[in-house]
Amino acid sequence: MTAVIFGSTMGNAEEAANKIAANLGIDTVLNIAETSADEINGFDKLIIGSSTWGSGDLQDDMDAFDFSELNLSGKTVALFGVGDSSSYDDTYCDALGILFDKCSELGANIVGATAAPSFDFTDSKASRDGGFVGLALDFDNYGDQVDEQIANWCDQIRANFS
Ligand SMILES: Cc1cc2nc3c(=O)[nH]c(=O)nc-3n(C[C@H](O)[C@H](O)[C@H](O)COP(=O)(O)O)c2cc1C
Repeated sequence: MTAVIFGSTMGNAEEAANKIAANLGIDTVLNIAETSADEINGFDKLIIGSSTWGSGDLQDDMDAFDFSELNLSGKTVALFGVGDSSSYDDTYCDALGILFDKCSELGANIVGATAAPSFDFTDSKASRDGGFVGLALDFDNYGDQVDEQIANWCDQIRANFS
């Protein structure tokens, strides 16, 4: 059983979560603000996403969640992030990198790495070894690319979540 879990303040990461779930045929989409660790631990595969707020921080609800209560050992996890590569070019989608570090520490098998987005940004915690640790979206400046990015990423990870 797979769930898509999101942290979202203005609705963009929530929209992405719903589109990813629809594309992959996943029935369960959970707002981290209303979800317990026990509930999440009932799923064996997870897709987790967060927007970035403050100066390179996790979205507030995702930030408040106690990841140490999650059992992610050996579980397949894919990650997505939402940010603004123009106004926050040196912390673009940092939340995606923070999620990666938290899930890695808990032993997750993280899939869904991507090439770095073509957006004009300076730095990101999600950037590793020339690529990105998951799907990075920018509704604010490149909203017209979101649907295609999601479709391509879902094609990439589909076999991991079937
Ligand atoms: C006060 C504020 C701080 C932000 N900080 C960052 C940031 O550090 N890095 C980034 O990529 N985006 C940043 N953003 C942009 C949001 O992540 C972006 O607007 C996103 O689409 C919001 O998604 P949500 O509606 O799911 O919360 C910030 C936006 C605001 C208003």
